[in-house]
Amino acid sequence: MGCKPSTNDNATLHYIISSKNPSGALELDRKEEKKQEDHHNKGSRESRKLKKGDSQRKSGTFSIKLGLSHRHVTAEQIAAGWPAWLTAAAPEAVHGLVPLRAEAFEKLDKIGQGTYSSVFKAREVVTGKTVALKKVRFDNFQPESIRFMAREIMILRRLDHPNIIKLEGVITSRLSSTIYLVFEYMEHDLAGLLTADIKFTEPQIKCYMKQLLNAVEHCHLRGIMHRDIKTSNILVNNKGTLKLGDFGLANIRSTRNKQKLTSRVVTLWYRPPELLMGSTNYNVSVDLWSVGCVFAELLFGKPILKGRTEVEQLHKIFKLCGSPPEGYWGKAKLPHGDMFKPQNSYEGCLRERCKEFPASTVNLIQNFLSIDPSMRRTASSALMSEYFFTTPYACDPSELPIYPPKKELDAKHRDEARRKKTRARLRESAASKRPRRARQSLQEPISYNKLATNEELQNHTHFSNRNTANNAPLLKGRESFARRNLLNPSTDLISEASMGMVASQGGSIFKGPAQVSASSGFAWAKRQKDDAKTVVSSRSQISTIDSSNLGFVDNTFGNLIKEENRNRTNPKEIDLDENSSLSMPLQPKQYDSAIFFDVFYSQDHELAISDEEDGVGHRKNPMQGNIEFSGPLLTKSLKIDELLLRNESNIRLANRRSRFYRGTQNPISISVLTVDIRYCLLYKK
Ligand SMILES: Nc1ncnc2c1ncn2[C@@H]1O[C@H](COP(=O)(O)OP(=O)(O)OP(=O)(O)O)[C@@H](O)[C@H]1O
Repeated sequence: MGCKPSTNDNATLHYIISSKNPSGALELDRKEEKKQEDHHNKGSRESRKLKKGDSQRKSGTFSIKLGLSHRHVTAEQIAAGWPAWLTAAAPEAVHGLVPLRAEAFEKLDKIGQGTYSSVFKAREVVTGKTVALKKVRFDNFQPESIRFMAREIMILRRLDHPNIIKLEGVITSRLSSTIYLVFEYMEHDLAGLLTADIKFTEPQIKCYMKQLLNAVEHCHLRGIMHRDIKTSNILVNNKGTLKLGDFGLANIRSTRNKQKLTSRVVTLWYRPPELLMGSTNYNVSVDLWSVGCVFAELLFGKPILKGRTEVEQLHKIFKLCGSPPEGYWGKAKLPHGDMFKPQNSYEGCLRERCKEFPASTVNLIQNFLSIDPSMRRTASSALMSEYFFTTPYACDPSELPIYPPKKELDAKHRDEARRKKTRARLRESAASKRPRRARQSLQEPISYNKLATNEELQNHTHFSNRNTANNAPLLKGRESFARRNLLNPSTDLISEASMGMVASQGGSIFKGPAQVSASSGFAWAKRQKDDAKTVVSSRSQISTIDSSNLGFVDNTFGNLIKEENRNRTNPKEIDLDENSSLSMPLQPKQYDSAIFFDVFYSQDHELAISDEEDGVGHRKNPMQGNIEFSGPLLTKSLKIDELLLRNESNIRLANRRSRFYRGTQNPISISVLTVDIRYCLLYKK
């Protein structure tokens, strides 16, 4: 996906220059004004008068030029097939690209379920190449939500490294409210492999760590913090190549950009202590903490810090890594530092827990898991550490075994299958009038080991981790809120229809017109002609605008309406109905959507993108007003934090309530309820 000027038109070129500059058109505008001001100050009164007029003329011309350029860019992007809501809110994200067409892909299975995205395996029809399609959820009526989503695209486009997942294109169309990100397909993720009870050897772990650190180094050298490094976001293919994925929470941090950042990022188990204590001026070292957690997980075969709440997470961290020395608290100035400062200091037991590993391994892991972020190595320096230069050395990726398909989603499916089985058994036992047995089953925490199928047992698959990790979706959901904080639950309905895809009913492919939500505003699209066969244009796979495919752009413009109305009867088309795929009942999502909906509407005004606050790292989009792309996307971070905090406590409350209701039958659950209180008492000043 290159970013080439599509025309030599002055106005457009001007825009391209602006868009390449992180501070954008506004900066050019300012430079121009500054130059004029300098001239102005130097000259005589008379000449100043002249120059003033001159300058007015110039700036007049300039703004006309700008207006034209943006209209031109918008028109060009719409002609290329991008929806208006996207070009209006985040033109930079897709600048120089042509959207891919949904018809060019045949959807196969659902392979991943993030809290705010679904990932599908698909085949590119013309080439037969297998790809992964990530359907990102966002609200296309909310510019902030669109920009949040667009940031992932922008960041992915800035990255180009063999150990970072490659964005191969974006599927959407002019009338669509959906976005699919097209990625190269990766057979595994580390979370899936670890739950499949695969025990990695030392050279294999070194090989993975090397690749991971290479990826992190590449991001950090470009000022990009990933902010969600965890095993399920680390993908591995059958060639043994590891690729860091999921840049949905990533952000750009430069030395110039000192904007406050949200601390509500990184999935809880991988979240560094400074974020747990509310830091808003952290840096790339947050990723190195997460790398340390992943490193430990590879060594131990399971997550090392599995807290259920932030407080518990921090307590586990202090117990494992030791509490920081007295001087740290004053120096770190963490917003919630006082609240979390333990009364008694902890020695830490990391060395003890890692005693079976070589010293170079323990030294590196201990360094990553430094409470003080300034003590953590950089990715580059970690790659130079003793760990990689002592035997046994890292194996070559090609020497890594080819694993049977195992994804984190598989483990979730297995859990769900087991839950269904338990329910069926309960029903059976109730039917056979054995109420005591049924009650007993209800009271028992579900034992996944007990319920493992023969096949699973034969595969030596154990689920003890996943059992506890069932909390993860909730935590993940909560943490991922920072990314998809403007989720509108209705988006899905609209999007699937307005993509004009085949809807599925009861598993069979529905060949009739795609349903369009009235709220989509595209009611005319309800009627889709039943004539044209879907023609898969090989040009549609070209994602970059260049002189060779400008014709396609023109063609697209001319045929947009025709194409949008075309009947989607081609069996090779993507079936967007998620019900037809394996569904993932994520209990926490129920809380999430209600709360998000609430937050979504309540924050409408609060989240307005602010004016430049520190004069760096922001830019004004003359079309949109103030947009910030190079810093945190939502600049009123404090207000966002309030919302996130409220959201988190709502989730926690809902979670507690559900535990409480379960706990009325189960004394064990009641004791779980007290966990927060106990930790709060523990940390009481
Ligand atoms: N390129 C890919 N190839 C194969 N599988 C993938 C690919 N990208 C993602 N997946 C699978 O989909 C899952 C979810 O993807 P991803 O992490 O990008 O979504 P998300 O919504 O951001 O998730 P989360 O809520 O965990 O942050 C991954 O754990 C992985 O198993």
